[in-house]
Amino acid sequence: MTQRKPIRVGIMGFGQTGRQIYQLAAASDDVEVVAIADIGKPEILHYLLCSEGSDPAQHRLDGNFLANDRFRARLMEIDSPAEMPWDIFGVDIVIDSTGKYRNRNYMEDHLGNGAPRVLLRTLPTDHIDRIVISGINEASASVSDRMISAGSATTSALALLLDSLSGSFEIECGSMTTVHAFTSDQALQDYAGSDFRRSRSAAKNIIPNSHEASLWLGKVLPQFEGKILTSALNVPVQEGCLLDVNLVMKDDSVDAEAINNAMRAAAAAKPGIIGAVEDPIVSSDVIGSSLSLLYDTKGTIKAGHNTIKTLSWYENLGHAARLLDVVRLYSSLDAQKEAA
Ligand SMILES: NC(=O)c1ccc[n+]([C@@H]2O[C@H](COP(=O)([O-])OP(=O)(O)OC[C@H]3O[C@@H](n4cnc5c(N)ncnc54)[C@H](O)[C@@H]3O)[C@@H](O)[C@H]2O)c1
Repeated sequence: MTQRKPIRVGIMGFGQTGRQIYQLAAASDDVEVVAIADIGKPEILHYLLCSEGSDPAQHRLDGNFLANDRFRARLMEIDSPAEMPWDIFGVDIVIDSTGKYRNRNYMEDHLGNGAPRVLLRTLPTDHIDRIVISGINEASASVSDRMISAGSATTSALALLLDSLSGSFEIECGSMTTVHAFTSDQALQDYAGSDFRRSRSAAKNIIPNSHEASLWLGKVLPQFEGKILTSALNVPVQEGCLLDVNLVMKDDSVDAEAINNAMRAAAAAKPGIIGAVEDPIVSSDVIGSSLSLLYDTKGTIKAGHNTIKTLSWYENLGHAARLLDVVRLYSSLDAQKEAA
């Protein structure tokens, strides 16, 4: 049998997510990062990469290339998809993890510059070919998809929870609040931005924020279209997020233990994506987890006749791992097409 060629990935935006993708690719045997576009200087990007992870010595800066024992990635100081010559690097797919270029026009710029596909690290702002949440709707992916989103870490966690429970129970409606680590678009000190509350210091406030998951959930789980409210509280924690979901169940007889058992079964059915924890953990305990949803069985409570409150944990690393799952999914669709 012929050995499959490694998947050649380009990354735009070498921030937390971009670096996590790079580290996961370096530890893999099937994905190579061949080009990286970022507004940061190569020395600084290399320095940030080395400040994370257990083996900084494996990452070398060779001129404008970031190198490890498996691949070399050309670092390009470029700030716009329209400027990045992906065709030179022969990429199979580009992951846009800037968080800046979320609409079709920018995605078309990536495609126009030679990226056969572009995968957004976050939710889009307009309609694209597909939103793929690993563990839920991989089967909907088509080899013809060009503009794809892997949702967001929060959207994935919520969708996985709802999908797992809706297999056993009827859910009328619900609400989600993510108690979220601060993100790099927040200011450490009070600093005038485009949003009132997000102009306040991330380091010392609980900051209420809207969350877009409700706008896109129906694309992945149509039965929940318009049924789940979503919001966020950004808190002064650097990593580790908590998904607090309240669900109104159709059936009054559902109790906390039945919910816990359904989530334990989901964890057994989707290892590596969903987990269930019985210990009384806190947010720092989830740092380093590459799961997309770690269900907290101690957090399940029933209120009144039919309201169930749940808690689940997740962190950004799980989302970086799911982005690579989606990269592999499309590579396997290409391989099937070639073999046909
Ligand atoms: N990490 C999270 O928990 C989280 C959660 C929700 C949303 N997000 C959003 O997702 C996006 C990516 O997340 P992240 O944590 O990796 O962010 P990050 O800020 O760590 O990384 C973004 C990277 O993109 C680069 N960049 C910014 N503008 C660019 C441009 N015009 N051209 C090229 N590169 C550019 C930055 O230099 C940085 O390296 C951000 O917008 C973030 O707000 C992140």
